Amino acid sequence: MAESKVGDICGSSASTTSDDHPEETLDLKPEDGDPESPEAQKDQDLKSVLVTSVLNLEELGVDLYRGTHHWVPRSQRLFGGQIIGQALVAAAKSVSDNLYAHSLHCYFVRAGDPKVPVLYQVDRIRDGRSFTVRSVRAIQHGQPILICQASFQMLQPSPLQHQFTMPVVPPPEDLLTVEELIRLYLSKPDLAEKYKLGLNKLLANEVPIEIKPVNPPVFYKVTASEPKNLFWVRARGYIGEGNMKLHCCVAAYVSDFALLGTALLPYPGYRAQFAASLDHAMWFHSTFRSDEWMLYECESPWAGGSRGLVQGRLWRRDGVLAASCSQEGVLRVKPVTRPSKL
Ligand SMILES: CC(=O)SCCNC(=O)CCNC(=O)[C@H](O)C(C)(C)COP(=O)(O)OP(=O)(O)OC[C@H]1O[C@@H](n2cnc3c(N)ncnc32)[C@H](O)[C@@H]1OP(=O)(O)O
Repeated sequence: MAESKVGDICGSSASTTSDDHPEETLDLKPEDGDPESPEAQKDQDLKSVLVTSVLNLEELGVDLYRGTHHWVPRSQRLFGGQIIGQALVAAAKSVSDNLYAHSLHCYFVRAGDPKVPVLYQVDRIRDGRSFTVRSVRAIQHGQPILICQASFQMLQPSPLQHQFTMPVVPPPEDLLTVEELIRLYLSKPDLAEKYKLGLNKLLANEVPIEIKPVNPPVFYKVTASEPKNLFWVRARGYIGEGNMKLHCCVAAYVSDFALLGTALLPYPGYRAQFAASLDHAMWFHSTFRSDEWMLYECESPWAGGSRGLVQGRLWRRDGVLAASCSQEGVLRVKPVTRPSKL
């Protein structure tokens, strides 16, 4: 879980263009043609940092890769979404082009250390007729920090097809990004210095995701709300058509952002003293573009025993359910002490 306050700001509250059979390459290099041409350079400049850096693993040997870090939460633990996204990239590298990621299940077993890279060791568990399964260990200091199983399937259409209905919310064009909301808050003439400091720290975050909360909170007015949360999300920069495995990796990165914080919404009288994702499961239902706005619907059906369960659904703008996820996290809280009025 990302512990940044962005989660608090978001807290309160496909592919429409990709065809149904995107070519299945995981080519993370610039498009073909002259890499020095102005178009290729422009494309490279626009390319999302998620593609050029975060999800661009270095191959060290057969089924062994190394990933670098981009954005690290204030907790100085590696962002879980980055480790999941990189693990899925590593798993996908040994899977043929006609197979699509349809699910992954992960445990976060140790905190990630932002001072050293992460190694990804892939185990080719099975290559079946329709399904292929990979197991990935993300390793630092010789110990696993994440264990992940991912499954890929060839396209197999079926007459059995249903989904929930996408929530009705304002379109992203009618909403403000987190950065715009922060600037709005900072423009308040009577804003206390301590809030200015925190908000400017947030603005300095180089989170490679754009977020538009559907129900942004009244600034620092902490009121209890249902453990439900809606926001529009998309990767910053351009990723382009096809590359469906890559879009799944970006969606895996996005899906862990501000998710666990949903479980804290009914308890404004408490703040997280220690919060971290324990596991993360994800299912991919349809093609989508992670560099286009998608609605992220989050809810927490249960919390207890210093843990919280949260679930998320990523919707394409045309109402198609693109992906679902579930996560349990540790939530150790302490009461929020407010200055006495006396
Ligand atoms: C930033 C993100 O995106 S989080 C996503 C990634 N997820 C993670 O990083 C979690 C990785 N997993 C882990 O770190 C481990 O498996 C844990 C922490 C979940 C469990 O490991 P355990 O050895 O059982 O830890 P334990 O529960 O005893 O204590 C762990 C932490 O909780 C803290 N803690 C323990 N009890 C309490 C308490 N009552 N109140 C507050 N903090 C507490 C400890 O100080 C310790 O913090 P530290 O690791 O920063 O020193």
